[in-house]
Amino acid sequence: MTMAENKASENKVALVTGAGQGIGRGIALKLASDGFDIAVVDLPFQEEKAAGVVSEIEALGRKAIFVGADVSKKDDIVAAVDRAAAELGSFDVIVNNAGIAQVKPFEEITEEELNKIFAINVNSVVWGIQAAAAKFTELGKKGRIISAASIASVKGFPILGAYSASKFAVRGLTQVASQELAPKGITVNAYAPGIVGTGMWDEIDKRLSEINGKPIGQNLKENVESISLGRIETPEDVAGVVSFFAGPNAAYVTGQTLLVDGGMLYS
Ligand SMILES: NC(=O)C1=CN([C@@H]2O[C@H](COP(=O)(O)OP(=O)(O)OC[C@H]3O[C@@H](n4cnc5c(N)ncnc54)[C@H](O)[C@@H]3O)[C@@H](O)[C@H]2O)C=CC1
Ligand SMILES: CC(=O)C(C)=O
Repeated sequence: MTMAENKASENKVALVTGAGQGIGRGIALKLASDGFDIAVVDLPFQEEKAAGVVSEIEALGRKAIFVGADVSKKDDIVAAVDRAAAELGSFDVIVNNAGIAQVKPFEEITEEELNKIFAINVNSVVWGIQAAAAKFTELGKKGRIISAASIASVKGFPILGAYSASKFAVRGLTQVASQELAPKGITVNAYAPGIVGTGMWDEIDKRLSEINGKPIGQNLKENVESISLGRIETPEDVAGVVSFFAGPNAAYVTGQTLLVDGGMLYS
């Protein structure tokens, strides 16, 4: 094979955390349709769902593997990045998507809850950025780092206090890491969805009902009514923005958190 043929046959690899369901699944499928081979990362108990996502990616003609990992643990993320690069043959993009919500009046937030949400939503982003930057440097790549923020990274939402704080942190980490990694040609950005119809909002709606007594579905309905474009957001709406950040048209974009919320907040 000539050097030109070898270069043309180089594959691109993206690792997506929390890709067993919801927004992460949507991102994994979109990046696969963009031509990436995908490491589908999720908690071990999600293996069956993740295997379904792996099959969907393979049906798009790309390679995929499932990697069981807890993103709050640095060693798990480093091992996941190593496996993705070793088994899929490259490493170009990390999407730090996995996250949890907590619905709790401010005065009732416990130390244990605060530590848990920061470990999963914030520490994971630090570990993901560090692990990806190290792998890009090892491979001589100008990679892309993309993380999940939220409308709650721009405006604090009542009853989502710890969650809002964790997402403000993701926006801050994105700004700092983008400046430190820019000399290596690595870009760091974040996406900020609004109200996306996933398991996370089913849980938020249920918990809000318990707190304010509204019927199941009512809190979700009222939030969706505040969206200018008049419909709930889908994982595919979010995936389009991630595809942009991962693709050639975003080569000169870094340090940004892009609202993709159908018109809820305005920067
Ligand atoms: N659903 C929404 O309305 C919005 C979601 N987001 C953010 O988007 C991201 C994805 O959210 P959804 O898909 O809606 O949530 P989801 O709850 O449907 O899916 C989250 C996925 O992350 C995985 N996960 C959770 N903890 C993990 C851990 N410690 N290690 C590895 N994987 C873990 C879960 O197993 C699950 O597959 C989250 O960061 C969330 O905060 C942001 C704005 C709005
Ligand atoms: C889940 C989430 O980020 C919001 C603000 O609903």
